[in-house]
Amino acid sequence: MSTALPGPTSPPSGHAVEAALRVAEAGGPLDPREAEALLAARGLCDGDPLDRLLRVASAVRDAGLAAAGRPGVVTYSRKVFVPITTLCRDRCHYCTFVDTPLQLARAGRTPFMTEDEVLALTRDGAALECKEALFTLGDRPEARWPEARQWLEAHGFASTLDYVRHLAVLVREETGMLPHLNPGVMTADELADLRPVAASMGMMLETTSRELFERRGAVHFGSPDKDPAVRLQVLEDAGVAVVPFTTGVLLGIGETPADRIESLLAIADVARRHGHVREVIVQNFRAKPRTAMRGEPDLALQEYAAALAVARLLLGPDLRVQAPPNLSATDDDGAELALLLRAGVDDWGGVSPLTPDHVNPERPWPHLADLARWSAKSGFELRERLALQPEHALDAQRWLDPAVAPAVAALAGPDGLAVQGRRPVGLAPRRPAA
Ligand SMILES: O=c1nc2n(C[C@H](O)[C@H](O)[C@H](O)CO)c3cc(O)ccc3cc-2c(=O)[nH]1
Ligand SMILES: C[C@H]1O[C@@H](n2cnc3c(N)ncnc32)[C@H](O)[C@@H]1O
Ligand code: MET
Ligand code: SF4
Repeated sequence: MSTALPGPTSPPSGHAVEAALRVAEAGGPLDPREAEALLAARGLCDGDPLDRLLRVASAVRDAGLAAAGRPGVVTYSRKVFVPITTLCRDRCHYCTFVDTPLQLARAGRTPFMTEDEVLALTRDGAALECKEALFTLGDRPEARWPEARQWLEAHGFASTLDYVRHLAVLVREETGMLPHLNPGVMTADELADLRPVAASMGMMLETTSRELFERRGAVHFGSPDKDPAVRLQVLEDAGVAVVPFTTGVLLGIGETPADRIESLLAIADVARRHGHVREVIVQNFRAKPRTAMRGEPDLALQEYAAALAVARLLLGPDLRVQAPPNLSATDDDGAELALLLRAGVDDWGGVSPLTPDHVNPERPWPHLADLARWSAKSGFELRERLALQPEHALDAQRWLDPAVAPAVAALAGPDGLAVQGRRPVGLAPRRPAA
């Protein structure tokens, strides 16, 4: 028989999209099938399915910002990117961040940034009013590379995370900047050890797809830290440890629409139970740079907008949905960013006036003046936030260790956002006792 029934990979029918849109427009909760149908919404003309979806997503976002006391505000964090090591035990196929010890040696680089390098970089950042030090690095390189083990041992550190801890203390004490730690998988013990030295931490869930981890040749095959069960456990442990936490999904790495929904629902669930996740990154991976296009945004962009809008609906009004502004085209005077705002985005994440995005080095940051202007064109005021969301900053008793709370308080305004223009300062040098 040749009558093919719609399989799990068939695109949803126009009817399914329409039915799901009606549920969304009525403010009803979406079941996973309906959410998946909405991922296929397309068309940006008035009344087209995607246009209708974006309207609902905008309304949910607007209600959340109003409830948070900052209607019409889109935030960013002024940061310095500190790539402590590009050695990693994993082999994610999309990653251009990693190096091998041989590549490092040929480039005359050490396996880890030295204390002096980290301090020079963060001092420059502090002088430019950057308030976040983003520590992003390869996962547990000592488990794979003798060069990493030897360097750590020679410098007196038990592990990469032990060195991260040391550097986070140094940076906070010397510059007053707030560490955000993004070192990959952490155990419950490691989370507890690192909590007193960080304003916040993060780790992208990426995807819940087991297939992408287990199938030979798939993007996460051979990357033990990308086992979805392990990553879900980190999100859970971070909640139990009361750590302000950033996570998110990476789109376009071979996951199915159903995987996208499952991943977003897993994040929504852990965030609801613990309250530690208040910002969710929806990051678009595109293997090939899009051909430059004027006018009508192309389908890949519409697919991304639909995913952002569905993320907004599944995560609800109280979480910030973050899209990195450097991963969209900005040659068209911010038209793509305007579309992301229509899709329910309310946070641009970290933006640096000093360092490149080492994960996406070919994508420069927009100038902050441009980002502010483009946001304003969509009716949004761009405001600087700290490395953690205002709700966490304002409830320091619960969310911050006493060792790091004063550094946050020194940079936060009464609304929990950053005091714009304030320069972080380190601790005064200790005076000898009289
Ligand atoms: O510049 C970047 N910042 C990244 N950030 C940092 C982000 O830009 C902000 O610093 C945080 O949102 C601060 O709250 C991440 C943070 C995480 O916790 C998890 C993943 C990322 C990913 C990136 C990234 O690819 N590039
Ligand atoms: C720091 C985070 O950046 C994301 N990441 C890693 N490589 C890429 C890439 N080429 N493009 C976009 N995002 C990427 C992953 O989600 C990782 O967890
Ligand atoms: C450069 S990737 C970001 C940190 C970590 N290696 C991870 O993949 O989660
Ligand atoms: S774990 Fe992070 S650094 Fe390592 S290969 Fe994967 S994305 Fe790159």
